[in-house]
Amino acid sequence: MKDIKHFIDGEFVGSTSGKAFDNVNPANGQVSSRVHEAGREEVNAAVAAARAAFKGPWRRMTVDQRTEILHKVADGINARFEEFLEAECQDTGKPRSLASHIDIPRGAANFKVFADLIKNVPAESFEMPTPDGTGALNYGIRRPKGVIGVISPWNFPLLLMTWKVGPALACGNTVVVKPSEETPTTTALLGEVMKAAGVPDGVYNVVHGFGGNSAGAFLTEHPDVDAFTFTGETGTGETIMKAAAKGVRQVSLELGGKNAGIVFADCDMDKAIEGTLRSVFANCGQVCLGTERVYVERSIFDEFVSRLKAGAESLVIGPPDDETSNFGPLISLKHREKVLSYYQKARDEGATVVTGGGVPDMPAELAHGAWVQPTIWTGLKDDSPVVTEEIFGPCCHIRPFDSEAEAVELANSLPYGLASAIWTENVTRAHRVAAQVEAGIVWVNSWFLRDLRTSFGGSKQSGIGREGGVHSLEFYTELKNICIKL
Ligand SMILES: NC(=O)c1ccc[n+]([C@@H]2O[C@H](COP(=O)([O-])OP(=O)(O)OC[C@H]3O[C@@H](n4cnc5c(N)ncnc54)[C@H](O)[C@@H]3O)[C@@H](O)[C@H]2O)c1
Ligand SMILES: O=C/C=C/C=C(\O)C(=O)O
Repeated sequence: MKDIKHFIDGEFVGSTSGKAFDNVNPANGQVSSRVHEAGREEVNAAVAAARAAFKGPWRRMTVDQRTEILHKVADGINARFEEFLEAECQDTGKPRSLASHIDIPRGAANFKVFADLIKNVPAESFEMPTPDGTGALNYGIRRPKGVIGVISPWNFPLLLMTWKVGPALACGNTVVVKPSEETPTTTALLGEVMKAAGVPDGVYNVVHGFGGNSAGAFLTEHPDVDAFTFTGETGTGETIMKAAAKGVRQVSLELGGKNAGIVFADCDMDKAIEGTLRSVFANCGQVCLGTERVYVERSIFDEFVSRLKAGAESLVIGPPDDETSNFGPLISLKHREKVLSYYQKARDEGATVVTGGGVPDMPAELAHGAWVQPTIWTGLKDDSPVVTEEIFGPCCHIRPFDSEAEAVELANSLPYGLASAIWTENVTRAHRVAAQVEAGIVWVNSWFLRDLRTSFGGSKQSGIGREGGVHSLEFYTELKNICIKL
């Protein structure tokens, strides 16, 4: 069986403790590899390698030299596209059609975009008068922050990890990555690509393991990491923020959500149905930007519910190698327990189960997979946990509204604020509502349409800070002002 090791200082190394855990394919429940679990020893070695590499040639390269290497990393991912695709599908069970359109291409794009961006960032400068009349000139320069701890989740493993590693390296930092224990493989594969592309040893390091009392905690507790960038649950974000407080290290947190879709009667119904179907069910609902609350103007409520039900029931449930499948399993049986507990809660609270609500019948070879039915409810109260808590599964609750003000109030009623999708053909309304919705990202008549130059992140308990475009470059650099008296 394949062994997945840490990648430290340019070499794949095992854990000295001999501790390892199973990597399970959630489509069929089979163990696909054994993953070494890092102890403090491996985390210390990875941070030391990253620190040494930070003092080495990487940050002193010209921007052209560094970005040329990052382009080679992107090309290296594309050259081994099929291997990355296979690994991502095996770790997550997601359909190949999804991973080949989103996960792997974005893994490569995250290096190209930030390599190009770094070449075009202007510096600020201010001239100022002085009492003696000679004046002074202020100008800003940016320097890499140092060793960045990158902690990433399992839902888009390569995409979300490179979304941080790409800009961090473009800015001249070095990184220690702790990928999710559920999805270690593409992070490890990337080590091979980095090496082949000429990234100096120690610039990109990977330690595998769990969160609490394991590699994740050891990394965030390590005093020689300068900043942390994290994507994952809000509760984990709080824990990481506490660890980062020791030594006053900066954090960028991309956290959970309970995103609202708002569908007005003046929408293009075909577009609203197609977009909402994707936003609820893509990646088996395991998308931080996904919609779990849908608010629909009352006059079109019944039509919308019946069309979304028809769409959900037409999804093709199946494993990655089934080319017709567009709906895979959840990440694990443990996560399925959580999702099914909300399915039960919805029934207990008297929801109308429009469709789904359970586990689909699967053929014997997939019976141990983490399959769950696409599910739609109506009729729950606004304060039901099913409506207020992030489930992170393929499900939504649909509720009617009577006025624009009511829709905005409902959308803003929770402590989360990541993303929202608004469906209307009235351009004035679109601007008005988009400006009022409390979320870091608002889509109008679309969903998950991404321009990587734009800001990305959540408000309220959905995160701290923004990444994307120059915002990533701001996080991964220190801005220094130099004042020269003339
Ligand atoms: N806002 C965004 O951009 C965004 C994007 C994707 C996913 N998410 C969120 O991520 C969650 C799903 O991902 P998940 O279940 O992997 O999240 P998670 O918080 O359970 O785990 C994320 C990572 O943190 C690590 N971790 C866990 N406990 C830790 C600790 N105490 N110290 C250090 N590291 C620790 C995990 O091992 C994993 O690598 C959802 O809440 C989703 O909304 C947010
Ligand atoms: O599940 C969350 C998906 C996040 C997507 C991004 O971070 C991105 O597109 O850059």
